[in-house]
Amino acid sequence: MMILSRLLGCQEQLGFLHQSKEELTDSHPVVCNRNILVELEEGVGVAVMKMKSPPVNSLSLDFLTEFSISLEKLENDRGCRGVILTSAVPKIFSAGLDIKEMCGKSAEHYAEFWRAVQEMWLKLYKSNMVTIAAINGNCPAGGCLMAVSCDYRIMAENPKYSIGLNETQLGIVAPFWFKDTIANTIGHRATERSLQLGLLYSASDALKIGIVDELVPEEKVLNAAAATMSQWLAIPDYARQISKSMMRKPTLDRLLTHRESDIQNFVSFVTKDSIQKSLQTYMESLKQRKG
Ligand SMILES: CCC/C=C/C(=O)SCCNC(=O)CCNC(=O)[C@H](O)C(C)(C)COP(=O)([O-])OP(=O)([O-])OC[C@H]1O[C@@H](n2cnc3c(N)ncnc32)[C@H](O)[C@@H]1OP(=O)([O-])[O-]
Repeated sequence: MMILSRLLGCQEQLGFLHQSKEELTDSHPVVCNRNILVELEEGVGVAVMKMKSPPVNSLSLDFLTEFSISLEKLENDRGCRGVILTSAVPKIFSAGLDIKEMCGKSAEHYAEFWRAVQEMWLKLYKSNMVTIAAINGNCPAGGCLMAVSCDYRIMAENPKYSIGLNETQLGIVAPFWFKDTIANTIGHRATERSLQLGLLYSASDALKIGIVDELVPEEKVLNAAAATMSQWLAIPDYARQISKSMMRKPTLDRLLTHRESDIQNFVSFVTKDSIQKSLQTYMESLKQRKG
């Protein structure tokens, strides 16, 4: 897995950089941005996107914007047919939406942030490329949304890692398109229970319920993702893409039709005093748990 060792090396060398830098080599163009490393293995047509925004890869406005731009670049690159999404931060895939973006800011900021969350999901869910999540750490809330928006999920077999849409535990509500995405993955009944209780599933329970498709030892997650990718890429692109679109278009169209009202809903919800209080209390509880 040359692609993986090169990414690790690139991360060590360039982790301190605060500005985008492109390193072009003969066969493996590497783009090391502020929050995401992207390496495209041209001969194979597969890119690895590694989230690298410590401490927890939370989805800030900055992160989401970079994510959408990076994915769009790959989408428009005829040499790229598949993307493996994973994390460069130990023990964390992504902690979900950055709660700081939802606390103490203006209504305009919330609207801009929510549009960026929508954009990330639209780009990932409708991607024509094969998308595989290599889940090598904790994966709550928005992190879980990213994973279930991919075509296939491989999770590290580590009892300490969990995945799920835990929004209600924060006193907030996952919007209809989060609900649709997970329901398309695990079915209506499991989603109903999962969302109401804000359940976070251990890796083994996640496999049982179908949030993830496969568990492998932690050190094998990326190799397993690469192996699965080659199976999916053996299918002719056109037939696979039309099949994917047939399954996902109604879900995508629902948000596209209601995009502005969904933003308004989010803004009026998140600006409520009671919701601001819940989010602040939750942030404090995270800090206390740490101490
Ligand atoms: C309606 C909208 C739908 C919402 C969708 C969402 O995604 S809502 C999101 C729902 N997401 C969740 O409920 C997940 C909440 N997070 C967790 O459960 C844990 O952080 C963990 C299990 C991901 C990692 O555990 P660990 O022991 O390895 O790490 P740690 O816990 O020590 O944290 C390190 C630092 O990161 C900070 N920070 C953490 N998360 C967030 C965040 N999302 N944002 C911002 N900051 C966050 C944390 O405060 C701490 O900061 P400090 O004190 O250094 O300044």
